Amino acid sequence: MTVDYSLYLVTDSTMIPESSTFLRQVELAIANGATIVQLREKKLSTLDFITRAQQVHALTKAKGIPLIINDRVDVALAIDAEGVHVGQDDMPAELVRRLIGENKILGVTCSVPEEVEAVTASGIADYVGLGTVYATNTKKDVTDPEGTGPIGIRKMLQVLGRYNQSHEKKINSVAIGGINHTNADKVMYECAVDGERIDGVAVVSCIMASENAGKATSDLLKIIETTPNWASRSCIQEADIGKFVAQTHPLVHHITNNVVKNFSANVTLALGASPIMSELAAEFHEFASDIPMIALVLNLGTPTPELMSVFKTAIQVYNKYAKHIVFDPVACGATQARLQASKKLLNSGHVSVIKGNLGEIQGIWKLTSTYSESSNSGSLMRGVDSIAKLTEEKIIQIGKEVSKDFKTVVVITGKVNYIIDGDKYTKSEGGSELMGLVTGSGCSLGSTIAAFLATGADVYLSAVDAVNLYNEAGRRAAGYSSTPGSFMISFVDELYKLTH
Ligand SMILES: Nc1ncnc2c1ncn2[C@@H]1O[C@H](COP(=O)(O)OP(=O)(O)OP(=O)(O)O)[C@@H](O)[C@H]1O
Ligand SMILES: Cc1ncsc1CCO
Repeated sequence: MTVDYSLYLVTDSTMIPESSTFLRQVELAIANGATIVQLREKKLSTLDFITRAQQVHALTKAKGIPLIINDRVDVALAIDAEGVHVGQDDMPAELVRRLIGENKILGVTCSVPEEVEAVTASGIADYVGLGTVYATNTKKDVTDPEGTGPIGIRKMLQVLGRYNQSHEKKINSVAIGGINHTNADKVMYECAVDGERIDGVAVVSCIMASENAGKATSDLLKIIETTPNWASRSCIQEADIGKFVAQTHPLVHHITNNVVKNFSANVTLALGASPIMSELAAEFHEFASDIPMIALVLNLGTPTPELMSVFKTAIQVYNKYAKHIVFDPVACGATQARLQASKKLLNSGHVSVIKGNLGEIQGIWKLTSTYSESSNSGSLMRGVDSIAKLTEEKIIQIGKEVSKDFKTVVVITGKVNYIIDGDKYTKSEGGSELMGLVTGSGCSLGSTIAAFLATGADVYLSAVDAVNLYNEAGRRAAGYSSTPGSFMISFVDELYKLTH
């Protein structure tokens, strides 16, 4: 039997709306596109479980889709179900396989790469359920209460991909945990690494608890086939994006650190764009939905617990309206707390550009599916300053891996800048050593990139042009101002002259 894992329904009899019944919900889901069903009952007696399994099996057989029984090998055998699914605390997969034979489907839940390693070492499972992606009420006994996020799923897919590339019979995968209509497209898109992607999503409450389970299922089927709006946007073609910024005055919304707010606002104005510094989550919807030319700078420079929640809302709102975000993970190579904060934010949505100095990008690299502890290359940062020392080849490799994993353009700043988009990259000379003596010169490069992106131009071209323009201003300013204070003023002047 060829199994279609794309819309995997896991049942739950504890959340059925009053207007329906358990069987009716399952029937509607099957009739409207569920491609595989897992019966998961944690409280039923053996007799009731078998009766229910027979009823559901009649429905799945009529549609020609497989029924998988959660945990209970005896129930699966008793009703001749198509397969069994086990978690890490259930009967070991090897024993299950011995009991159910070669022809049944065997699925195993994995939450960390080591568990996927174990499944691939034995090669006896047909699929793995990867999760929990996002925190959910339907499963609380999980390794990571906040969920693995797409970052954690990608780390597991990396292991699975290595197995699948060298074996004829592949092990399939579905992501599970907190997946619903609001995020299924994103999960399908983001849970992918080079050569390996999830085969489907497993859902529970968004169908089982729905007042209209049939529509919930058919809608979800459409959503998982959709590319998220921020990944499929079209671009304007502009020969000189800098000049276009000065003509069109896009808005750059900053949620940035307390040190650089004033400087970043002045840089943005010098370019001809408009800055607004706002941490008021209540107004983000109006910004992102009403203003056509807007982009967000999200800068981790002076984080607080309150600001983390504001950042998260901002990412979700800007993603919803497909508006660009430039993420600056300030000092994330310096402390674990900042790295974990970056992880949380990158798991909560998509950013178009990640911009940082080498220490910061090396920090983010530690979150990717490709990073392994053995490739660690020493200390990265002193406070907000990078002290990472790597060969150019290694810098570019790190940038490419971050870019591919997060599907973003990566900008690595320093004496030389690298703008990287997947396998392509541009190297761009820095402006002046004096830029290292102006606090926030990196942060305000983020503002410049955001101003360029807000025009609607291509992300990679915007980043390349913004970096080139910014450093050209630095070179020109250093031509007549040789100390940091006057240089800072001259630099803002030169940004103005280059764009007006
Ligand atoms: N030694 C240098 N020579 C030339 N240009 C430089 C030098 N150092 C930094 N720059 C330029 O300054 C800008 C900011 O880069 P940098 O790597 O200093 O950012 P950063 O560390 O994030 O700064 P901050 O934290 O102060 O915002 C870039 O355009 C970069 O090319
Ligand atoms: C100095 C400093 N500290 C936190 S953010 C910041 C500005 C430069 O990144």
